[in-house]
Amino acid sequence: MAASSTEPDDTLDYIAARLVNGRLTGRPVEEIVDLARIEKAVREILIAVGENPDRDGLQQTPARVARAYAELFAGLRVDPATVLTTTFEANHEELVLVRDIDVMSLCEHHLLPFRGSAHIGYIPGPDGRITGLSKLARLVEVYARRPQVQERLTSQIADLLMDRLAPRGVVVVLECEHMCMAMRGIQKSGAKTITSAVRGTLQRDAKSRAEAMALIHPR
Ligand SMILES: Nc1nc2c(ncn2[C@@H]2O[C@H](COP(=O)(O)OP(=O)(O)OP(=O)(O)O)[C@@H](O)[C@H]2O)c(=O)[nH]1
Ligand SMILES: [Zn+2]
Repeated sequence: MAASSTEPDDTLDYIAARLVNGRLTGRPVEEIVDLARIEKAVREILIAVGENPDRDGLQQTPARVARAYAELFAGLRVDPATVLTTTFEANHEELVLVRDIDVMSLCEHHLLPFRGSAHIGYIPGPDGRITGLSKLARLVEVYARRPQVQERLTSQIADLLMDRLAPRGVVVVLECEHMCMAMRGIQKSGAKTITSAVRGTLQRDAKSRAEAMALIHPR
């Protein structure tokens, strides 16, 4: 049953967060993006490329694309800091690394997908404060569900972790394939772009950085 709009948790951020987690069922996406405006624009695009938007298979397409964009760009409506509100004392002062987090985003130049993996590591601060492992993956989701460039996506994750968790250091590595390089333009499929953002002690200390990189890419 759909929840009533008077529920206290029925805020824009809450709805967007549920979208980001891929669990939205029967919730109003109208508030995430301007669905009607996207529909109108997609209809225009279909006409402009020489299609007939009124033919059978395409009639619902503008509305479908609008709903898809609500999911793909839901991250624009989520404050990433809300992802890292739960932290724990663990007295762990060494590297914590989550590898191979699935990343799917849209490049802001062509609005075509790029996809690959994120590897996120941090060394907790002197207080040994850690966060839930899933929160690192949630952070990727919030920033990836926006028009992006891979470099910014990488550094935004690193900077937010430094800011909210106050760790000794952070390393974020992303490896992605960009459809704008595969399906069009230069048409080189399989090319991987690797970006990294290294902060704090992991930036200053070559030995710890090498250790983290060896765990990200074990040989
Ligand atoms: N640095 C960076 N570039 C990206 C990313 N995603 C797409 N691009 C690039 O953005 C560039 C846009 O270049 P433009 O010359 O303005 O656009 P274009 O004529 O479509 O470029 P081509 O792809 O070379 O045909 C292209 O070189 C893309 O490969 C990204 O995440 N980071
Ligand atoms: Zn692109």
